[in-house]
Amino acid sequence: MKFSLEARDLNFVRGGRSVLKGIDFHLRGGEMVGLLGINGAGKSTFLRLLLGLLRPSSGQILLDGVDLQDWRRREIASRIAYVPQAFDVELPFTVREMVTLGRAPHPREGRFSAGADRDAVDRALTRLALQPLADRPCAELSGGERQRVMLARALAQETPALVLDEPTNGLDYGHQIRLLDLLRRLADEGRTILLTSHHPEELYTRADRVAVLKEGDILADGRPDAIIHESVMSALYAVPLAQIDHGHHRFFHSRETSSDGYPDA
Ligand SMILES: Nc1ncnc2c1ncn2[C@@H]1O[C@H](COP(=O)(O)OP(=O)(O)OP(=O)(O)O)[C@@H](O)[C@H]1O
Repeated sequence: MKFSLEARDLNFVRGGRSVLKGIDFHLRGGEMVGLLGINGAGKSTFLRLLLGLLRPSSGQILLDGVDLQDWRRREIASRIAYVPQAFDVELPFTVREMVTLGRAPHPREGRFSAGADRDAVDRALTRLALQPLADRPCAELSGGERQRVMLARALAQETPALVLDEPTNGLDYGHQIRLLDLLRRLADEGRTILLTSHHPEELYTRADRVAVLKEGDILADGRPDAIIHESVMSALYAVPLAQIDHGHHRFFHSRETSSDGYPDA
């Protein structure tokens, strides 16, 4: 699916502090890109800028080659689905109704839940194993179940691109693996995926590219085996890490065994 999202010399200042400094980044159609960075690095801010939910202080964002500011909100939503970090607003909807909201950007005749909308919602519910919960009120779901509902809503949007902020957060281990494999499959089918993560290992086997956000800029951007490497990860997280390669996987462990890793008080 044709898609392109590009940041050019992107700067963002908040509360007098420069959060993002001159970012150049290009997300191309059909690739799955992981974004790593420590807490507070600016990952969520960067995603919100890419979605047009925040305005850059300077610089440009181009969606399919056209400045994002020239796109209407609904048009952006028909190109990019967004799954924000932890969504805990108490909305009085059932799971099916919540997922159906993903159809909102699509022009239709008549009301929600007609034909194509209903099929898209059913497909999304099935892909996230939510059919058994379809008629339950969202307010009564666990944190991980809600996260899956938000993912299903984004899938039902049937956009060429998905932008996800720590999508595996709060999911049990089985759902983490199923979700990441699903994202990989979607990329193989031609969708474009950008996700933030605090788990380099989960990106190593699945992402086509990994970018590292540090001190407001993209510190590194490249193939997973070059970026998810003990030298880059030790510098990024400021802990001495050793890597273990096993089959197609790569794992990390701390080189220090006796310290809790925080400076002494
Ligand atoms: N509403 C706000 N007002 C002022 N500063 C903010 C606001 N939200 C975030 N920040 C600051 O902007 C910086 C970037 O925050 P952001 O949430 O983008 O980081 P992040 O990389 O997504 O972090 P995490 O991994 O913890 O989710 C942080 O220093 C944060 O304190």
